[in-house]
Amino acid sequence: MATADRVEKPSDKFRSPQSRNGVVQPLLTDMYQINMAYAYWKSGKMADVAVFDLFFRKSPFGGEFTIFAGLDECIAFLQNFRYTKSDLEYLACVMDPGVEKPFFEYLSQLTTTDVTVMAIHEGSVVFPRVPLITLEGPLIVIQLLETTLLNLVNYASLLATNAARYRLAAGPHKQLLEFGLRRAQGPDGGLSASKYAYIGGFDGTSNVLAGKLYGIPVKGTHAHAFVSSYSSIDDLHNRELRHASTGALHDLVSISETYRTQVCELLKILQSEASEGEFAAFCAFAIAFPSGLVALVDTYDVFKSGIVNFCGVALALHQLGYKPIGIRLDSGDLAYLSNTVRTLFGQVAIKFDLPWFEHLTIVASNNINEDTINSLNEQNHKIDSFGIGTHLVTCQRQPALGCVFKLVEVNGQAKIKLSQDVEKVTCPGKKTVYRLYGSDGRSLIDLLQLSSEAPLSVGQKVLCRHPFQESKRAYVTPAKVEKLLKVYWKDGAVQQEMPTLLEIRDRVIAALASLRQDHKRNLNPTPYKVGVSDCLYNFMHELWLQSAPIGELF
Ligand SMILES: Nc1ncnc2c1ncn2[C@@H]1O[C@H](COP(=O)(O)OP(=O)(O)OP(=O)(O)O)[C@@H](O)[C@H]1O
Ligand SMILES: O=P(O)(O)OC[C@H]1O[C@H](OP(=O)(O)OP(=O)(O)O)[C@H](O)[C@@H]1O
Ligand SMILES: O=C(O)c1cccnc1
Ligand SMILES: [Mg+2]
Repeated sequence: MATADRVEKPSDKFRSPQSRNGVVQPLLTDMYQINMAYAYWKSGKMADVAVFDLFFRKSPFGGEFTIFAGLDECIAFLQNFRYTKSDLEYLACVMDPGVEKPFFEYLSQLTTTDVTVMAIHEGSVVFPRVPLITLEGPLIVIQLLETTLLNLVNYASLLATNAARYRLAAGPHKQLLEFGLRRAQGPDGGLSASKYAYIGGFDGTSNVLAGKLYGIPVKGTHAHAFVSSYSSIDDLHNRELRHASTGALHDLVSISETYRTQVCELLKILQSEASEGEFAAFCAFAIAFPSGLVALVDTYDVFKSGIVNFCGVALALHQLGYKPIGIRLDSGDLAYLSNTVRTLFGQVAIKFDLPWFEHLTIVASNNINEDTINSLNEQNHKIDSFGIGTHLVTCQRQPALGCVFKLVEVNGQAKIKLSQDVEKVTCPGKKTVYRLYGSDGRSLIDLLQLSSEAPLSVGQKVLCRHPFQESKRAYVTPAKVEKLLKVYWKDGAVQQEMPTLLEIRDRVIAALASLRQDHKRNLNPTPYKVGVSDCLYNFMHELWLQSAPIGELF
């Protein structure tokens, strides 16, 4: 009996990619891709087979590393790639009236079944000129994918890299919260920012929809409006809270007032200077969230009001069997304020014999960027958690990553794109990418070679050359050889287990931990080496000469 119908399809074996973005569809592209598709079709190039590389030329933010992100969405896009009837009707309206009807018939049949995608794992540390994704298959189809794939990778990788830099600056133990939705580039920018900030090493987001769609931990404190909306304790229509274990009702406000008086005496602060409205607001929040109090203490005066009000309510919560979380600072000198607050918490801890009080969480926000964190580190701040919005999601220091999508081969014939700018000359042909490791386990260099070359192996000495500078070359005898490009999509099916966001996030953490410190440092980091094999070097330069006509001087 024939067994063909029992052959297990790869798509049955692996978890599907997790696109949740309805905007990602075949028409999310540049018009010129469709125009080119028509011209290819008119000239009979339907059977042409091409290879394209997607790569960037320079790491962002003045750094020497990039986190590759967005692959999951790319694979989901390929999986769902199909023009709908209404897409084709729309194209027929906007394209030149001379475009022949059978072209739209042809488009209606297009899928990515014949496209093979090789890619580096999402969450890897990657470097300039290395293909992150290579696509092989029908020229027309791959051309039609260009813009969408670039859109899916560029911001994702930029944001994940930005987030990873904030993580490196803050250190592994600080909590990093993404607060950027209100400042993000539109709704979709906001969602993507939350997703890729998490991948890059943030712990949570304030963005509720991102939490729902992607399973990212959602966190939130309260705003100045909440604090200033209360004028006095009379605004509280409920003053009671049940004891966490006995369930008995207690007047939280009175207990908090008693403690606040003691705290004022201890810290030598006039109780009359503390805001009654702020006190009422903290009581209200504590009654609503007795185990989740993070009080925003800078609406009035941090020390004369915010801290004493918070300490009063926090001690009352403790008496009723709960543990407050801490405070948030959103203005002023965050190093000075966090240090002073920590000292005051220490005094309260001693006075009330509650050692944990000294270690309550101090959250800081307010226009924080990577430089601010580095500067705060130098000032020995006492912040436990950073809430970061604007500069993270808008990628203040560099608003775009320049990933490009270049044709490197058609029908087995290598293609090169020349440029006056040597760095922009493309690396022709279908290639294999290796990461070569030294005996200390650290990666030494990424090496591109032609796919037709013999595979590299451990212990085999290999000449690695700079792609453009003839004199720059080195022999490497790798202790470990890693092939970076894996088959992700082939024969219309996903070929790898697609990782969860958490797994991608773990990959980023591990990849950065193993990257040499000098490549990661903030000021003048050492460039990571990306080389080409001797064979690829010679091939590329011969093709370059063949493609560049010799000029004549008159
Ligand atoms: N100790 C510090 N070292 C370096 N930068 C800091 C320090 N403390 C705060 N910052 C940063 O300095 C900037 C202060 O900005 P700004 O002057 O607008 O704040 P502010 O006046 O304190 O707050 P607001 O205007 O919201 O009341 C912020 O970007 C903040 O992150
Ligand atoms: O500063 P970011 O990194 O963007 O972080 C998010 C900011 O958003 C909130 O207030 P908002 O800025 O809306 O008002 P405020 O500056 O008046 O507090 C919050 O208090 C932070 O300051
Ligand atoms: O939860 C917060 O404190 C928060 C959320 C978004 C923006 N700013 C602050
Ligand atoms: Mg602000």
